[in-house]
Amino acid sequence: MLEVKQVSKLYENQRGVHNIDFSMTRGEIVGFLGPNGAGKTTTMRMITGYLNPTRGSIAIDGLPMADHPKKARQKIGYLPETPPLYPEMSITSYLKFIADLRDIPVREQKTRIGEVIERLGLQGRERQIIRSLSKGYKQRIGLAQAILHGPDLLVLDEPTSGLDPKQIIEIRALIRELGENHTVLLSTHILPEINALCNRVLIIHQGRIVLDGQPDQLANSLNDTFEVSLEVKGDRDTILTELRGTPGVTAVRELNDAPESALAAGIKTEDTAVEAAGGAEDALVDGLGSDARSGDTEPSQLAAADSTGTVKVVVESADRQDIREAVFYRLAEKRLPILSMKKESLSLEDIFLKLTTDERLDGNEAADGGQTQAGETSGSAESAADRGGDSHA
Ligand SMILES: Nc1ncnc2c1ncn2[C@@H]1O[C@H](COP(=O)(O)OP(=O)(O)OP(=O)(O)O)[C@@H](O)[C@H]1O
Repeated sequence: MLEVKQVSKLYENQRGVHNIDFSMTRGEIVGFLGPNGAGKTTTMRMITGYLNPTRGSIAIDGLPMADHPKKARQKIGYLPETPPLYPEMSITSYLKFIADLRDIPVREQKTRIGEVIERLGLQGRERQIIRSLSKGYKQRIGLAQAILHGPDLLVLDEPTSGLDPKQIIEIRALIRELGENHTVLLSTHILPEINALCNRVLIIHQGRIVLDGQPDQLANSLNDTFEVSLEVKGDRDTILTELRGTPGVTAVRELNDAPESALAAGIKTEDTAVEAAGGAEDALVDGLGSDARSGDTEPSQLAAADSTGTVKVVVESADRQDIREAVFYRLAEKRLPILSMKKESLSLEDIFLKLTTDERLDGNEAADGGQTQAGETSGSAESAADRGGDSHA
């Protein structure tokens, strides 16, 4: 459906994106995730034909965008970050205007506009002036103009940005519905959006794709260790000694009951996940940026077994070796009952922070011609695009 091959965009002397390479098959809903200035909008504007790549090629359904921009764009519906609306128009007159722009035959326009209005829940407001509508409704009109010509691929740039929580839920539900018969690429920097909508995620950082995979499989690709959290009943020292002596175990960390400690150790257990909201991000950044996951916890940080005689620990192995059975038999042999055992994995938040706070990338960029740091020139973005005259619009 979409082939993006080795695409780079250089803005004057500054890199927008570098060697972006991915494809999408029909029916996928792909989340394009990245911090501000990572290159999401640049990539989407190239895919939709509004910006020419400096290098590389883009094809929609086998049609190269560079050779057949008009035909290729017929297959794409685009909702830019700011929907291209005319506030003085009514919904119907605006959609009629878009239908003309999209060369939809006049005899089909009424039916198509009616279908789209119904699909996006705009019935009863057809004659309302766009200016008088809420942001959520404006976003629906933005989606309506994107699907009016019946495209296969929808490209949505931060479709829920600036909406209130109720509107976010409504727009997500609409996107989910549209995903039933469209292929969708949507950019966001909101992590829950990926879990709520997408079956695949691309993470972009400093103009490069740093990860591509299914949200629930990403943890494995980033983490060589296998971690299991346990609650075991019995004498603390004996438990720790037995676990350290279990074949395959490379580290044992005792968990403090306080949520901050678990987070600082980079681990989110079921117990701590809910309470982790306040200050959790900072703790996660600290935890992921340090050696906290390597199992180097100081003895002084360790908590004693609680008053009921149970110990909570995280046990690690290398090379993703599954140590659950070995741990089970070892503790059973020593008559140390396991009250709970859970395989830990990195959350999408962990993965995102790990990838987008990776110092090594900055070094690569510097060696590779020096990319300007994200956000530094965002104020000049539009004017530079205009000056560059790249747009096919
Ligand atoms: N027209 C432009 N001229 C010069 N530099 C630009 C232009 N557009 C974007 N950039 C730069 O290219 C890089 C990628 O920007 P882009 O807008 O694509 O990122 P983004 O991931 O969409 O960010 P955001 O989430 O803030 O919208 C940034 O460093 C930005 O400053």
